[in-house]
Amino acid sequence: MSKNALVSFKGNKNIDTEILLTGSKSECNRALIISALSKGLVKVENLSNAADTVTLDGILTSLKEESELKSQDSRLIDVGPAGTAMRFLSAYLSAKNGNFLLTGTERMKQRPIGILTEALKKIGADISYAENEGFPPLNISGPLQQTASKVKIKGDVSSQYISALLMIAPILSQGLTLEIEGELTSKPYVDMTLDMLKSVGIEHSWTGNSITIEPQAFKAGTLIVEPDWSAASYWYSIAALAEEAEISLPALKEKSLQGDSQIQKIMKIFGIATSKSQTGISISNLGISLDTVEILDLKTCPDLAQTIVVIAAALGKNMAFTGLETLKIKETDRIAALQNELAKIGVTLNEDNLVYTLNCDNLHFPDKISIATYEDHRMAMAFAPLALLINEVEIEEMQVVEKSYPYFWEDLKKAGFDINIR
Ligand SMILES: O=C(O)C1=C[C@@H](OP(=O)(O)O)[C@@H](O)[C@H](O)C1
Ligand SMILES: C=C(OP(=O)(O)O)C(=O)O
Repeated sequence: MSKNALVSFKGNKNIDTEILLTGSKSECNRALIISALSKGLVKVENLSNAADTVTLDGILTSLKEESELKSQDSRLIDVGPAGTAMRFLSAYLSAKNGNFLLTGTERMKQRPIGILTEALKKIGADISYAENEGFPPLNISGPLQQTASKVKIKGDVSSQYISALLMIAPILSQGLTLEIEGELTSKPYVDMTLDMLKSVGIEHSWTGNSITIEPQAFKAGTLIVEPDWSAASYWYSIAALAEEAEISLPALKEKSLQGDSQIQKIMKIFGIATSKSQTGISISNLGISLDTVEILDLKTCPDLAQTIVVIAAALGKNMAFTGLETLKIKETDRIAALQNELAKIGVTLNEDNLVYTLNCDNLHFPDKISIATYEDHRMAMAFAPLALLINEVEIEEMQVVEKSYPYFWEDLKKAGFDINIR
């Protein structure tokens, strides 16, 4: 049975807290695949408790155990709502010995994967669609016999397809060259993949739009996962909507593999300063804007979009955003979800020629509000901080946060929010 969280904040809106964030699910899910490809030579430390990571870890562990049993039957693998697990496993299982049916939630079956599947087929994978052309579930029979080492791939739909291919590249007999067509979306995630591979001995070259990885052996080592900057973004939001805020986020690094660390710069627009502390970073609300931007491009950090759009709306800033094209194919159509829920505080988000503009002229805060979350963790976490401005914010299906930040509600309580469960 799903439950709703009734979120409120009594008394002065002053936040003074320290929050230890869980590990980045993006780093974890790469580390797990790399460790499996290295056959255990590469170890992983500080694994996240994000459901997407727990799921992938469980799948890889059971595959390791089963390979010892040498099962020939098709093995059903269910990634649930985890996009990275679906994309990374499509490539990983293609290279592995065995027959697999790779599936996920109903929403996962609507998230496109054809670009990755076709690239895998081109290099020799035996992979087909079990239901609808271009979408999960997938039938995969490995190991692939490599037929090509160069493949063209569209870069503007999801960077996860590219990361998935780059991670298996070193174990392919001929290596791999990816020629990226169109503008590369979510580029920092490709950089993260290449940086993590490099730290365990895998070299690459990236010239123009071509990335090449030759066949190479993994070096023994340990990948230590950093706390999650996407999760940190909700604390920036809380700081921005509070009257006063001093929030300490230990172990977080200013310079990070995670592109979402750019929240540090973006939040200057809303008066939030970031400083390095002895243990990590510290954020505070200075009450005055430190930067002005009228159009913000979020192509390199799509997971920050909901957080930033909701903050701007709540602060009544008629800002515009670009780079939001991929939001429609994530956990839900995040544009439609934002439009529906922002309407509840009188704000519209309108698109014209791929520019999305907020109109906050009718912004108002009702006494109570109920936010639908559309099976999307980021809808819950982006809207919950509105409890600093609205007497009671009901977040429907509160368990959605598990996907990336399972202790979100406990952390809100620690910071002084009241959370009642209905
Ligand atoms: O590679 C990754 O870990 C991710 C890449 C991004 O997806 P797209 O490349 O599809 O934008 C991001 O939205 C997702 O949450 C995690
Ligand atoms: C888009 C996301 O995840 P994924 O694509 O891995 O499901 C996300 O965490 O916001």
